[in-house]
Formats: sequence, structure tokens, C-alpha cells
Amino acid sequence: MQLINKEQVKDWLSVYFIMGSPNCRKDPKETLEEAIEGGATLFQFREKGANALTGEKKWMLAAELQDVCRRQAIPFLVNDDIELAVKLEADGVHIGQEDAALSDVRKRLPGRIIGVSVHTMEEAIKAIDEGADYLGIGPVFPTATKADAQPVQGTKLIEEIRSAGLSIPIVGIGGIQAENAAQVVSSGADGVSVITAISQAASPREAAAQLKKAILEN
Ligand SMILES: Cc1ncsc1CCOP(=O)(O)O
Ligand SMILES: C=C1C=NC(C)=NC1=N
Ligand SMILES: [Mg+2]
Repeated sequence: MQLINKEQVKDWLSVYFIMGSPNCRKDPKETLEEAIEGGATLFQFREKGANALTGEKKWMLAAELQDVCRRQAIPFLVNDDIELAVKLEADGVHIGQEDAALSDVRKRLPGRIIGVSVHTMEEAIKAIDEGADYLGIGPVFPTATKADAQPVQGTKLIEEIRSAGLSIPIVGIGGIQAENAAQVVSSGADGVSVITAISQAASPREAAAQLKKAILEN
């Protein structure tokens, strides 16, 4: 089994753009191209919420955005939809606590990146034991993007995991902007993941560049 290099995953997590068509103020393909030009290092296709595409339309958009990632050589991950990830031979998936079990996902996507959302130390330890390649931790700050988000937790859990001596790649998520990104990384995260900060920016390119600058200063 090809093991995924932890240091490579940490680099990918630096500026982690997540989006679906409902999040974008303009064409999703253009938004993604600009985000990557600005410095996004990883992409997650997350087609969720009001007006989210389904079926053929969703798969077509996913394939189009995967092609952008391929051309720009950044990994293309899919949120929740394991079947879509398998069909497209995506570079990995991100799953929540209520999604498929990690062991089942690993069987269907051997050698690919599997990220897990965690909100407590118990969930973090379970995900690490099951072989998660990275943890998505948040919401760090208030966010309007995920209607059913868990309570805002700041960087507490990120700090707890690091002070427990655990070196698993971590990305913070939730309400992150260039102005508050540095504190997420200085608390021990390897990078920041954002939806609104890039997808709703007048210039997704400039927004991604500002995020990259903010975390590199750390
Ligand atoms: C998917 C997700 N998980 C926790 S908060 C969140 C939404 C993050 O969106 P934004 O970057 O717009 O706050
Ligand atoms: C809920 C999520 C938490 N973290 C990440 C990285 N992606 C998600 N979709
Ligand atoms: Mg989910």
C-alpha cells in the first residue's frame, strides 16, 4: 500500500480552498483557476447547501474542476461523496463524523488522501488510529457557510492535539480570512481551509495570495 507522505500532506494543507457552485459569485471554474494562480495549494469539491447541483450536473462540474487541478498540479479532493471520488479517481476525499467509516473509504480509495473532520480529542485520536491523512478542525471562528456547524471552538483543540505531542497534519476551518489566518497556523495547524474568503472575493486570486502571505509570515 502506497503510504502518503506526511510532510507532503502538510504542504498541501497550506492554503486549502473548498467550494461548490452555491458558494461562488461567478463561474466556479474561473474562481478555482484564479484561486490556484493566487496560491491555493489544495482543492476540495464540496457541492452542498441551497441550489447545490446533483446527479449528472454535479459530476460534470466535478470533472471540470478536477481538470483544472490536474492542469495546475494540485490535488483534487471530494467532500462526502465517495462514489464520485471513486468514479473520477480523485486524489482523495474529506469525510465527516457522520459519513462513511474511514476503513471502508480506505478500501475504496487505496493510496489516496483521506481527511476527517473532528471536533473533540476523542474524535481526533480515533481518526488518527484509523489512519486519517489529515484532520479538519473547527469551526475556529464563526461561520455562516455551514448551517449545521458545531459550536465555535477557536484554536483550543488544535493546541491540545499539538501539546499531546501528536504530529498528524491539521488544517483549521471556519470563518478564516487573511486577517485571522496567522493565529490558526501559530496555534499548530499546518494550514487554513476556506470557502467564503476566496469564493466570495472580488478577486479570488488576490484573496488566495493574501492568505498565503498571512500564513507564510508565521
Ligand atoms: C465546511 C465547514 N466545516 C466547519 S466550518 C465550515 C465552513 C467554512 O466556510 P467558511 O470558510 O466560508 O467559513
Ligand atoms: C467539514 C470540513 C472540515 N474540514 C475540511 C478540511 N473540510 C470540510 N468539508
Ligand atoms: Mg460530511
